[in-house]
Amino acid sequence: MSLFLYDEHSADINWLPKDGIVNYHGKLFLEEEANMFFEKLWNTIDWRNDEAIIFGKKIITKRKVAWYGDRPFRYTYSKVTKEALSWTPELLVLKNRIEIATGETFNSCLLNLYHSGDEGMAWHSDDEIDLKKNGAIGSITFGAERKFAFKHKHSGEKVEMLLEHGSLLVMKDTTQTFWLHRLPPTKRVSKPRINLTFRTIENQH
Ligand SMILES: O=C(O)CCC(=O)C(=O)O
Ligand SMILES: [Fe+2]
Repeated sequence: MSLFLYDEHSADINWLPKDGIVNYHGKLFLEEEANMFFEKLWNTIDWRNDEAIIFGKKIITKRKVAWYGDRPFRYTYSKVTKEALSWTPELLVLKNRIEIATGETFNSCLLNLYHSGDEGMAWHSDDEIDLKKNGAIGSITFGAERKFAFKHKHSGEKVEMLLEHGSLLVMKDTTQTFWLHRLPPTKRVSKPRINLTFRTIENQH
């Protein structure tokens, strides 16, 4: 009799046809555990309205954000600079879990709270100057399952996938150099979703 450990192998599949690596580990957390994390993060994270400067005008998005890390790293996001708060116990547990699952290390985390499918995130790359070049980004989803998409910057090739409750997605290698990604808004989802992207900031004290 052969024993198939399908999940372990599926994490090795590269979802991009070229110029980067995206691995989907599927559900890393059991349903109950994922529900607990959603609840805890909803209640304990210092959620703030995201301020962005778009066409020179300051706007406030409905989506909420938070920024945590090993040190008060500054992070410029949509032209607004924030200082990282220190880890909460749950964030440290999550960081540890994905460091084991990926073999990578992370020193910071950007969190996004989408109240419903009305809220999403437009095409972008996570290629800010202070992020480690070609470093891995570990993305955990809790709550509503949403579609996630990649688009190649030159060829326009597209890749779409579903991010499940309690799942882990890893973007690494040259993904941010050659690909954009987005969380499309959708009328089909009314439930909230929390996303955590664990990152590595370099060259800051
Ligand atoms: O919510 C997501 O799945 C993606 C968030 C994202 O791309 C980001 O925070 O840079
Ligand atoms: Fe991103």
